[in-house]
Amino acid sequence: MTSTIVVNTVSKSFGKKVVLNKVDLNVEPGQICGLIGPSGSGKTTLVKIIVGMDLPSKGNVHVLGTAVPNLHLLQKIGYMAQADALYNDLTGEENLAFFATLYKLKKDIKKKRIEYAANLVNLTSDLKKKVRDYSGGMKRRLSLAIALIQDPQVLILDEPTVGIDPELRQSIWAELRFLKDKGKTILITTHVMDEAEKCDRLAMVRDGEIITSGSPSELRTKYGITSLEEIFLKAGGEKE
Ligand SMILES: Nc1ncnc2c1ncn2[C@@H]1O[C@H](COP(=O)(O)OP(=O)(O)OP(=O)(O)O)[C@@H](O)[C@H]1O
Repeated sequence: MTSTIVVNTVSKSFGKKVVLNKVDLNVEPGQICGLIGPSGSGKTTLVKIIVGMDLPSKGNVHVLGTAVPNLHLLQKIGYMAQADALYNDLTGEENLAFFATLYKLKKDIKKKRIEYAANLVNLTSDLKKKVRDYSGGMKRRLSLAIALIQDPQVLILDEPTVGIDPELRQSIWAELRFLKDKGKTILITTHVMDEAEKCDRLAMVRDGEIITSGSPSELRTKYGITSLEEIFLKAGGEKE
């Protein structure tokens, strides 16, 4: 089986600062993989390199068997960045339509995908409002809807549920599991341990390195601890 995402000994430095150090990561088709780690550990940098928005200093990345960066791949990857990249002067619906057009969706499919994505993030009744009048959480939700608009095979979501209330967070996770069951591959970054619990596989990141990885239950067996937070601390301690 070919992995959907293959990160091969990727290192990244900004000037003298080493932000990623020889990172290897494979994400299999139909898997939800969580990148978990504290602020500044390198998660966003890794995700940007996987999407092709940034280049590694060393190493390489393949997504769906294609070397990154590649323009055609972008059609197959839904990416939700940490900072919202939205058009404030357009309505939510116009933002969704803009991205649907970029992905060259046909008119009838475009309409259906806008309805689906807006409904998923509970923005249907706010679609006619200008984004400048959206709250922070609404902007996050719209960004998530945009990441899903072209029905991509791979979803890469950088802290998608920050600022989203618990109820909607639950329904977003239910949908991510549904998408996974349909064979989509999902890479998600999070600080939140109860979200880590919902991933099939976790890669714990600290100081630019993956300190341990495995399914939540594999990690529990390996470290003999129930709490993922404590496993993180123990794995980090063993590294030193
Ligand atoms: N363009 C850049 N130039 C210089 N340093 C950078 C740049 N981008 C990121 N860094 C540094 O790289 C380190 C890792 O940042 P990154 O955003 O990848 O962490 P993160 O784990 O995603 O954190 P958070 O959870 O807060 O988003 C940080 O120390 C950050 O300051």
